Amino acid sequence: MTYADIIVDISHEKVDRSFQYKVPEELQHKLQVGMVVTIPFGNGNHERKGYVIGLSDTPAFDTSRMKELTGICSSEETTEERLIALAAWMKNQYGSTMVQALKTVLPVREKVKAKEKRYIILNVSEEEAEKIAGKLESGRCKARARLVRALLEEKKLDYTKASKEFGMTASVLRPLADEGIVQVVQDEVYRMTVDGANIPHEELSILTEPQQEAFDQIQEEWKADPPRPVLIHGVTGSGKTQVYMKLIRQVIDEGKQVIVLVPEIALTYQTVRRFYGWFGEKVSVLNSRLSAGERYDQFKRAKRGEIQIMVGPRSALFTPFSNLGLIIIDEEHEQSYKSENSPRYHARETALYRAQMENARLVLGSATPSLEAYTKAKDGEFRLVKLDARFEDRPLPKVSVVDLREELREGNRSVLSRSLRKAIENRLKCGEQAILFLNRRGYAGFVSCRSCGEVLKCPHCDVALTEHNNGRLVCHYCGYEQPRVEKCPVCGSPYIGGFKAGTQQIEQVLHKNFPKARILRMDYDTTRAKGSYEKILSSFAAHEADILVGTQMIVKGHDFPDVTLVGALAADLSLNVADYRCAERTFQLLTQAVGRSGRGTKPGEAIIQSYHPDHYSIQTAAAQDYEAFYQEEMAYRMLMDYPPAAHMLSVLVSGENEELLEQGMDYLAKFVERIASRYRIPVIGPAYAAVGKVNDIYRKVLYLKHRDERILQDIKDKTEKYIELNSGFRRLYIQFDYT
Ligand SMILES: Nc1ncnc2c1ncn2[C@@H]1O[C@H](COP(=O)(O)OP(=O)(O)OP(=O)(O)O)[C@@H](O)[C@H]1O
Ligand SMILES: [Zn+2]
Ligand SMILES: [Zn+2]
Repeated sequence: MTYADIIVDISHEKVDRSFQYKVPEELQHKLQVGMVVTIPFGNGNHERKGYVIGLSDTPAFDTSRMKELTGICSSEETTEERLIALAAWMKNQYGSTMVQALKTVLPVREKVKAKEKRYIILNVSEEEAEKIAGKLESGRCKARARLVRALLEEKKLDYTKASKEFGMTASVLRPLADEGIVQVVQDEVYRMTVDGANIPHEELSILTEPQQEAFDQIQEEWKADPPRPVLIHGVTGSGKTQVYMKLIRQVIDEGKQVIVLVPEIALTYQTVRRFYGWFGEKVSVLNSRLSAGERYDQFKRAKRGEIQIMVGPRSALFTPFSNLGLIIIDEEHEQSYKSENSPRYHARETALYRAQMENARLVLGSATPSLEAYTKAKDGEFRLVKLDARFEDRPLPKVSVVDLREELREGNRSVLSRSLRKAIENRLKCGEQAILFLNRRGYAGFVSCRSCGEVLKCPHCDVALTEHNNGRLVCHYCGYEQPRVEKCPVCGSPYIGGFKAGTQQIEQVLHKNFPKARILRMDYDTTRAKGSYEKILSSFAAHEADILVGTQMIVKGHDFPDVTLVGALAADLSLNVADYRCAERTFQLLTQAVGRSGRGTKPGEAIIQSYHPDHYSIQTAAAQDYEAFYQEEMAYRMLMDYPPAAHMLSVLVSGENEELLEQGMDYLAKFVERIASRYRIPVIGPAYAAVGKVNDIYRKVLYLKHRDERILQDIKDKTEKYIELNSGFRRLYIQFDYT
């Protein structure tokens, strides 16, 4: 016997309310997840339509009281059915509940529109916040200190989550808010409203010869049956955007619809404007700051056929177009395409599945492709299309690498190396612009030597150890721990500790060195107010400043023709993150940063300051040689069985009660080990997770790596079932991550 879980109204807030029905004998072979069926509903047994969200062989309750569904509704698939099937795939692939998957995929109407999300943010600089947290701790204001610490970690805390997860109360928040240390905001920091009607129409540019060639190759691929996904590997400034636009035009002329995914940070006014300029009212733009209600409205417009192009981050992938022709993923290597919430889906993989299901085409583009995509391109699973030169054959910037250890030996303690200082001076003289980029990704926690650059690493895993509040150094991959060190194990220097220099400090140094220079700073602190992000970018574009200093947010996709110098300060900080992808991230960040230089008619230069000038990610980024980087990095992944050489499954368990968590994790680890041992796969951990040093929420994690995807999927499925059937896990939060 088969039983079907059915929801009656998918546009309702409460999609989690499902009802189980018996499936009549004659429908058992036809019925699939996603299908619309007719059911008798309620006391009057009125016939209603419902969506099948799950099928099983075991009844959830007494079958004598269970009704039977009456029929399958449509023979023709609807958009909803396909999206529900997509949700089912995501649930299986990534491990989550069906409700979580459905809520990710479907535009669920919010009941009360005013129920906007509230967030808590810091209102003081990080340096100050550090001091305040210290003071609060010594003054025994533990709860307040905890909140400040959490903000230092997360930047932006969901109000409800903060109350729920670590018991933040109004009496903890209020004094901090009154003193101006924190601030409560409605989430609309980046929200932009573009009135499409006021933007003048623009013609698409004529493609250059290499761009046309790339376009033709894609056309050729699209004639194949079925066409493979296309990866455009085009160097920075080669004009990938122009190629996308021509493809979009072609597909909408065929009467089909297009989804364009871009990283959130690239959704600037300029990008949005260009899309409206080219395609006018056919476009709608989503961003993650829209309320659920606003997103719902945009999806409704798409469903009604009022728009043909949806531009947006990750979630735009679920736009309910009825005749989807093309999905484009720009900057496909970006981390933001991976969801942090269950189901922890990757937009690239999910787009691939949706495209296959709906006979749509998929185009990925990047100057620094992800190892995943490039490997598929090499294997012939994707079609590789190259753009090897910049627009009009403009040269790529000339790059030099400065050894920071050498600078220190020569007595230069400044954050600016001598050659970078000279280069800035030159630019100021010529009236050209410079970008200084502080690579701070993941700087928190790891421990490095100021004299020689040595970073303390796990002896077993080749990832940096992270300093915990209790002073112990911990490996997040295997659980290895050791006490803090007083001296550098390599050079004996006592100057060993966490890295502190921030963008603000760099701005001050610049003011001191170049009193006449006009400087803009773009980082978390200066972009908090609504519209400030745009203001800084447009001011710099209008050449109202000479130097732009900032964090990663300044290196993504921007096109400033007058910039002829890019300086990467402390280029290798991201090499020390406790993550096997840190070399890839470093290479990508640096190559993208370097790529902002010399995009106009004047040739550009870039200077990379590093403690590891010989590291392959620095060397290959300096040479802007993707292929060389790929070879080195892939060899490492093969050696260590990291993705994409193998697949990786992690199980993250978190909870407020450490004892309970440890207990639960013990049971879980034993179970997973038992299953995994059948396949002779070792289980790594349990170890403390890299994320979440929020004091009262403990998080532990288990890892498994294997080359056969089916085996990991089997372990995941069995573990999910085990968790579901054991009520002991109900007080813990369990999340799967599959790569
Ligand atoms: N065919 C063209 N006609 C006119 N201008 C072009 C053409 N192709 C590229 N350009 C100009 O060259 C610059 C770089 O192009 P674009 O921003 O599309 O490059 P990209 O490949 O997306 O670069 P990145 O990966 O660095 O973001 C832009 O200023 C763009 O306007
Ligand atoms: Zn040292
Ligand atoms: Zn380790």
